[in-house]
Amino acid sequence: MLPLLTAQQIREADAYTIAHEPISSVNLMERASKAFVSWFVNHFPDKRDTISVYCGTGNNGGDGLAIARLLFEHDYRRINVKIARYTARSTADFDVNLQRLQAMQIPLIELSESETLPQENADILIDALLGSGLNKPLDGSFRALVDHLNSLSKCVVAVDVPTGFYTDGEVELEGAALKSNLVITFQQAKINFLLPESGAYINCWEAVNIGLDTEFISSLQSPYQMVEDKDIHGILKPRTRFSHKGTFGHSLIIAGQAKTMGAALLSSSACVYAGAGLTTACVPEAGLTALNSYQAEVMAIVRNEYQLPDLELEKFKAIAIGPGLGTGDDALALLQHVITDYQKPLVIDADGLNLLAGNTILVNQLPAKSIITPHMKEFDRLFGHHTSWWQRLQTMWQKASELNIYIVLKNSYTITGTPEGQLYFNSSSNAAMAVGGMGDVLTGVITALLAQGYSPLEACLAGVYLHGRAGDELALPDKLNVVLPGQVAARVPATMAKLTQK
Ligand SMILES: NC(=O)C1=CN([C@@H]2O[C@H](COP(=O)(O)OP(=O)(O)OC[C@H]3O[C@@H](n4cnc5c(N)ncnc54)[C@H](O)[C@@H]3O)[C@@H](O)[C@H]2O)[C@@H](O)CC1
Ligand SMILES: Nc1ncnc2c1ncn2[C@@H]1O[C@H](COP(=O)(O)OP(=O)(O)O)[C@@H](O)[C@H]1O
Ligand SMILES: [K+]
Repeated sequence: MLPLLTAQQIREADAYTIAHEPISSVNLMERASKAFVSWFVNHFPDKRDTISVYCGTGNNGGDGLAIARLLFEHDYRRINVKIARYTARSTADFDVNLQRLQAMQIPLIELSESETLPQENADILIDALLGSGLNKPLDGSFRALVDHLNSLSKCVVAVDVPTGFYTDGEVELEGAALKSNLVITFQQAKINFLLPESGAYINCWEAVNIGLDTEFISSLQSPYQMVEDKDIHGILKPRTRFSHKGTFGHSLIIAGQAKTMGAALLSSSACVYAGAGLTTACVPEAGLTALNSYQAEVMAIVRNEYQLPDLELEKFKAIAIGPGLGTGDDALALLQHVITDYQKPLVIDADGLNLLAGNTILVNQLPAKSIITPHMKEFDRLFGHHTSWWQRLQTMWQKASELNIYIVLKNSYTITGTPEGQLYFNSSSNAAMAVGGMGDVLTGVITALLAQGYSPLEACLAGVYLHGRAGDELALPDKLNVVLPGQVAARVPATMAKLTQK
């Protein structure tokens, strides 16, 4: 797991590393700048590009000055520096780097508050105006400069953080920030890079290691963690030689209506592919032929709207309810039945969540450690309207603990909130997966993992990662625009194989 830090904690980690490695702060700045430059030269190898480095007078600006010097030494000779001298204050490391830069043949101009902004002819702008030290929304000269640079639509590469962008806490919707094509960020992703509001300012980001003290970072016990490939390697176990279908559990998927049978097919099929020993789907009569022809391995319990089916709940190792189920009285009666009578954690998705919305009594009865898998709209229907993703994180943190459940909030970086107060960000998946039915597949995968005896937390983390990674393996090599949920389900066994090999 990679702990994700707030700006304040990053400052603490910087200070701790400086004191205990030990390393001087100006040398840490040099190391950070070298890490930036190593990445930059690999991705912008054309040394004929003209580059303007915009620097503030804090440490982000200090990085910018060091980066300009290092790029010049790497033979990027068409480089110039513009210092936004909008305050009389500057940091000591900025001053040292300014002196070092002045010894070189790099054109440098200083912009003052009153001056009109200079013409900009460069191909690439490096943004080192403000970084993680942002402490108020941009206004005055910084705002004017950022608005001006945004209007040029140049290729912008931000140092650590785009100027004006908050790394944690609420992102100001009205606020301005310098839109970047790429952010080369120090040590680790900043929390807000992983929330959808960052999409307006950050096209992509890359974290470069600057050697901050990792033991100290772990000791901060951040509730925000990024799940990595190796974590899932640690969770998923290979199948043993004498295992049989009974070893891998029997799961039940309660889903589908005549017009939304696809959801039942996708979730139960994904459950089979993700390794449940047996899978039964509880579907309406109208869906039986479709089920039998789509996935021969799935058994059926047929239900009708007028009476509860005899589900024999206790015989199932894992149960999911909701995909395509509808929100009629019959669906509500089924949901009430499983919530009241099943003693183990349930997986609840889609219409299961829509039925829970507004039904506080039922929500409070959810079996301990159940897993709910809302997308943003389902989340808001359940827990109230939110105006930002940061607010959703806080609600998730509170509700997961209050209800003693796992909340899997689906998105580009799907977040799993736990009753113990952790928020885990997933690192796999891609935009080709943004297509209806993809969430149904995730439900099937998580249910299969529960059936195989993984704990609810393991099922959430491994299920979400596996699902996203299968989508990545299908889409990324050929840069596919779309992958279909059924293809992702069918890919899961191959992805699982990779993640279980040592
Ligand atoms: N030793 C360290 O602490 C290291 C810091 N590094 C760099 O240092 C950056 C942080 O540097 P600083 O803490 O000096 O802060 P910044 O350089 O981000 O900002 C400079 C100063 O601008 C002022 N400011 C904040 N918001 C403003 C606004 N809206 N309008 C006008 N002024 C504003 C603040 O007083 C702030 O201290 C990181 O993003 C990173 O680039 C790296 O060099 C790695 C090592
Ligand atoms: N832009 C994206 N990047 C990465 N993953 C995505 C993206 N869009 C959607 N997904 C994934 O696809 C799934 C969509 O789930 P959901 O919205 O419930 O779909 P449905 O209800 O149609 O089945 C989630 O697992 C989500 O993480
Ligand atoms: K910056």
